[in-house]
Amino acid sequence: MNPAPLVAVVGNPNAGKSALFNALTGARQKVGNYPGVTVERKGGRMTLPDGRPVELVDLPGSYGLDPSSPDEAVTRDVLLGKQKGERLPDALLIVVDASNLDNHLRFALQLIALGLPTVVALNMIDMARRDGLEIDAERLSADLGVPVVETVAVRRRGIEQLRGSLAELLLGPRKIRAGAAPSHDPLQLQRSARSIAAHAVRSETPVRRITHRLDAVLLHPVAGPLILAGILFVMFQAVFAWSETPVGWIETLVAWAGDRASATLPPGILRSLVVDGAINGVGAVITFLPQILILFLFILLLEATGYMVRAAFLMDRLMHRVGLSGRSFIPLLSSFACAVPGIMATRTIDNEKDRLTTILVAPLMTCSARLPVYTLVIAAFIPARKVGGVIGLQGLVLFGLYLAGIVGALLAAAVLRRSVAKGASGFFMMELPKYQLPILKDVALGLWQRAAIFLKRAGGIILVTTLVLWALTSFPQAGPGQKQSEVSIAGHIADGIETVVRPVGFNHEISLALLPAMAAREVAVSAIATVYSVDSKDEDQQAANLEDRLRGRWPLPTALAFLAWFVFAPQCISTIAVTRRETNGWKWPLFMVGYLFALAYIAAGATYWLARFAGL
Ligand SMILES: Nc1nc2c(ncn2[C@@H]2O[C@H](COP(=O)(O)OP(=O)(O)OP(=O)(O)O)[C@@H](O)[C@H]2O)c(=O)[nH]1
Ligand SMILES: [Mg+2]
Repeated sequence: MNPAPLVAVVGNPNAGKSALFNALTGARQKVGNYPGVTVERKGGRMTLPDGRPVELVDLPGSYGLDPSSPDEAVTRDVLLGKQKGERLPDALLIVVDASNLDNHLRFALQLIALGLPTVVALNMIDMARRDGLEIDAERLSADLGVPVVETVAVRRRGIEQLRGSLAELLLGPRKIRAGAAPSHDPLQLQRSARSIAAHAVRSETPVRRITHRLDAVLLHPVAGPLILAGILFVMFQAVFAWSETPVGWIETLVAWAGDRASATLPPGILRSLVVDGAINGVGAVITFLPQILILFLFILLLEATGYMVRAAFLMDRLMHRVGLSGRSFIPLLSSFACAVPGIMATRTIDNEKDRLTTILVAPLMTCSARLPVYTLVIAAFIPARKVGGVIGLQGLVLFGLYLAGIVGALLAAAVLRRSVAKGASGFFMMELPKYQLPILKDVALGLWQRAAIFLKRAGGIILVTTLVLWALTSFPQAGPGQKQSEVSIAGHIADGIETVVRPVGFNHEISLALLPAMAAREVAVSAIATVYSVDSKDEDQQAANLEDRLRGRWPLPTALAFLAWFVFAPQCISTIAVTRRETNGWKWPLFMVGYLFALAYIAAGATYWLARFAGL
């Protein structure tokens, strides 16, 4: 005797599969385990209206056929007939949530394309009605090419119709339709799902309507990426344009604090410690608070409005070329502010290899701590001319540095994905939330938290390294005719570093700055400032600003090599620490530090020697 036909109940998480399974099978259930995995198998029996027995299996909820968890892998393997301990189903019962139709139809379309006899349960129709959503089940059925039955699983409504539908499906010999495989591209799939859902909806609430209208534009194949590029352009412009005034205030405040301390403290070591070490060192760094907050303001707003998930969707195809998915986009975008929250945000990537690769390339995104270094060197060495009469050369160089970071990250991801982090990449299957006006209180709270983290960093790690550096460069004191930066302890340490970095064009002062800059990149600026100020005894020269000083002492190839170094060098203890925490060990942070330093060395060397040969 043939075994009873097997029907798989399948759909997105929370569609109501189990509720429907219970309604269909009643008490006749058996719970077991799939062999070899810790995934539960829930099977049950039901009887068709004509008396034939049918076996039902309740599969784990899934967003698509590209699994991102062991549960989802079981679902896919059962559907492809590859799961140990399960035969290929004879028919599918796809459960979709009527009030979340467009999201759930994405998976449904993939499932229908498998070509098995299929019926769709349009579940939670009660919730949809409550939300003012009227769906035309017949139209939906015509578009999908399979029967659609309205159900309310928890009230057992539609159960009889469903049994009737299943009986029809399972009549006669099993016929497998050769279904056209739906596009593997999530954006394409999303569009088909959207248009089928929109066609099936008779009426909907204004919020849904607005969301659909906006998505028609924002997810449009041409307009979508252009709008995204425009938003990113405005964001980076704003980081510089809007920060000028508040940066001025902070500088005034720091100068005032320095003056007050100088006036109160007697001249000597203590005054030098407080003014040169603490106030100027930390002050140089907190001037960048406004830029960081502006960047975070944009990111928080994009997240709160629901746009960020769409941006990730749009980026998915591009990210796939380098072996990542759209999910990596949000962590990488946050890394423009700081790699630490960026790396923490990779927790939403459930594909392990995708996540690891994203963590390893996140430090290549130009974080805000690089800005002090970049702007200092650019202001000192790149003339403030216009290119083509409109675009500033300095801004262009800065843009080039950002671009170098992005291109470096994409190339590194492509290489890592083919070597140490080999494996299939996950597809982007996240539900698209509806658009919302951001709740200003939440945004303000988010900004406040970022500011607190940053200020804590400035008050902790940066204050400590600045003070240690001040001590190391101030002692022992130079005698007459000696240079402080050479006789001091720091000077001797720098000698060692210099032998390594001399071939890429770095001088003694840069070597000295590199070590404390391991704590945080922006420390490089205060370190160079400290080195030059402890060297100059002459008050006038001390008053000259850092840019003028660099211009006199560094050849242009050295300055350019220094910029190239900072595009790649992993000079940030916090990033290394958070990588250790997120990857549970030292293996990956050490790997990251190694490959990034190697890249930095090569980039600096290539830049230096090319510039020399070009006669700059
Ligand atoms: N109002 C209403 N609630 C429902 C309906 N069907 C299911 N629910 C509820 O929706 C929730 C999710 O239902 P489940 O049956 O657990 O969903 P599932 O698809 O099995 O979810 P996973 O196993 O997590 O993938 C439960 O709280 C159900 O009580 C329905 O037709 N109407
Ligand atoms: Mg369930």
